[in-house]
Amino acid sequence: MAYVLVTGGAGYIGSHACKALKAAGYTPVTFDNLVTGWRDAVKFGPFEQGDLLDRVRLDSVFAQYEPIAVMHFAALSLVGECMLDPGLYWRNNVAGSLNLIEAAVAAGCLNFVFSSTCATYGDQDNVVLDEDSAQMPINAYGASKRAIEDMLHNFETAHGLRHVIFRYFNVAGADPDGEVGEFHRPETHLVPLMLDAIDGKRDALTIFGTDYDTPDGTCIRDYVHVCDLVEAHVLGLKWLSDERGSRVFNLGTGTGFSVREVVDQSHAVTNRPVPCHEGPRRPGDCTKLVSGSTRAMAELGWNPHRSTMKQMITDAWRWHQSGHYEA
Ligand SMILES: NC(=O)c1ccc[n+]([C@@H]2O[C@H](COP(=O)([O-])OP(=O)(O)OC[C@H]3O[C@@H](n4cnc5c(N)ncnc54)[C@H](O)[C@@H]3O)[C@@H](O)[C@H]2O)c1
Ligand SMILES: O=c1ccn([C@@H]2O[C@H](COP(=O)(O)OP(=O)(O)O[C@H]3O[C@H](CO)[C@@H](O)[C@H](O)[C@H]3O)[C@@H](O)[C@H]2O)c(=O)[nH]1
Repeated sequence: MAYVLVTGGAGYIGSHACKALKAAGYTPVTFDNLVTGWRDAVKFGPFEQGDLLDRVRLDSVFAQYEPIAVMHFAALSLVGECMLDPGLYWRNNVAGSLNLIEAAVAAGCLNFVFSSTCATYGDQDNVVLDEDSAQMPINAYGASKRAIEDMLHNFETAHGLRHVIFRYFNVAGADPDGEVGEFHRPETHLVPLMLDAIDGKRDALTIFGTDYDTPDGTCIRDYVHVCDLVEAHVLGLKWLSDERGSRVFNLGTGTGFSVREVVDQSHAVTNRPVPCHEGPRRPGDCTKLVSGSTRAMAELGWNPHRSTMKQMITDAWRWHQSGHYEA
């Protein structure tokens, strides 16, 4: 059996990745400490509860399954939290990843797929962001991800660790079958907060800033459907098994949506009013973050066909209305 060790497999993106891996013929082994993940989201393969900081536990899981690859989603990723407690992010994300990478190398598991973020590019408003853009993170979360990218390069040089790094833009949507979905506690992301406001589970959405230098004054982001995102990871595994070398890919569609456009589309999809009011800018938000790269499409053959705003909101709304979801 071809096992893939999926750290963070009980989380939002990792649980969707497990479903995609199973569909592609792999057996995903979730390694997760449930700090922000959910036991119920582990549905597609074995669950091994454990912490990245526990090297002994990692070694025993590598020995038990002998995975052919690692997909590393486990991380803390709240920008507000990392501003208050950067040490938490350096310890959990960077020290945790070092343990994982050393355990993988020790076990001879030399194929590694890593979740990075466009937050590593930092505050480069209105710049075309491709994989060669300078990485200038403005917070400990982005800095922790850049450090892990550097670590992967060093371990390739020393130990032959082949890796694919994916820098995600904004991830949204849910499994169209409703088996898994987005379930962050606390929730900070635009789409689920807006759907909560629409069905009365939370107060009105606050639009963070209406005086940006954009056509309607609100921030612009590049949204990618979680199912398209995890398909890229399956293609990344194939890329590594075909021995095409280590590579970095942006995962975004290249199309930007303003906050107001997302609100309008949500109204259209749900046919309900979106309770919202205008508030001040949120510290740390960039004006516009849109991928300027087609590398994943050209080289991996990635086709993000679900990543229309209408489809992402339709799938997220279905998940919101399912019995699984409680705000
Ligand atoms: N959601 C987004 O829009 C987005 C954008 C860019 C990058 N990312 C990255 O994608 C990855 C997954 O994000 P998500 O939205 O699914 O987050 P999530 O919080 O839903 O999932 C993260 C999972 O990692 C687990 N985890 C955290 N620290 C751990 C540790 N020390 N040991 C074991 N398990 C641990 C958590 O319990 C959780 O299940 C993260 O690395 C994140 O930085 C997400
Ligand atoms: O209540 C809200 C929440 C968000 N927004 C706006 O909506 C946009 C998207 O915000 P959010 O969903 O919080 O995502 P980002 O802050 O863009 O960050 C996400 O996308 C990054 C990559 O771009 C990842 O690194 C982060 O982990 C992930 O949270 C931004 O302009 C926010 O200002 C609001 O107006 N009101």
